[in-house]
Amino acid sequence: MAGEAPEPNAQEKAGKAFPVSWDQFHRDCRALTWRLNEVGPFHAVIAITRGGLVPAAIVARALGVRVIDTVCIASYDHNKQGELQVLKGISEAAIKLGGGTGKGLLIVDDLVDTGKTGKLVREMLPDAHFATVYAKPMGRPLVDTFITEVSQDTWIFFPWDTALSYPPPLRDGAA
Ligand SMILES: O=P(O)(O)OC[C@H]1O[C@H](OP(=O)(O)OP(=O)(O)O)[C@H](O)[C@@H]1O
Ligand code: HPA
Ligand SMILES: [Mg+2]
Repeated sequence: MAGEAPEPNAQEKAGKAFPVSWDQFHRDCRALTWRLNEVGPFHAVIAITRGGLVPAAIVARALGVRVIDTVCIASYDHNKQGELQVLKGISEAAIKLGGGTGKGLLIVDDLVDTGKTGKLVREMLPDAHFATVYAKPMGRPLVDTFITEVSQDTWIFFPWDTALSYPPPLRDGAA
């Protein structure tokens, strides 16, 4: 309707910013592998693209897993969540390794927010172990193992989505 304020996107709703550096992300992924090492071994890692690709590589390397598959899901356009679209499903070979239900498979993503993406993948592989680096309260019940919880009103900025930038001086003429 004319004059109505546009619906805030997920980042605007989130409000607080939580920027993560490459170093911090690597440290958090290593912490995740320590926990997962107690749960495995795993036959294969399934990365939820694209955000799950980076932690999946680090986790698979640390756990000695060489079979890596992807499930390609798009939902956020920049920072507004729309309909979930499965652009590529899990391969037959990976499904077979998990006996059809995902037993012994490890699903990895960078985070759970509303939990919609995680729920969809869990439905594909109900017996798989689902791990994320970060979790927000709404998605947390879906995850088996994660490292850091942030509040629902926090927006996480990943190092592959950000760049160093120049902050102007707080005081005029201070530069
Ligand atoms: O719990 P949810 O509310 O479903 O959100 C979590 C998902 O959102 C982000 O992916 P996105 O769809 O932005 O795609 P990308 O990984 O390609 O950036 C993130 O990487 C998770 O996969
Ligand atoms: O907090 C977030 N950060 C980056 N991508 C996301 N996708 C859903 N929530 C987030
Ligand atoms: Mg994603």
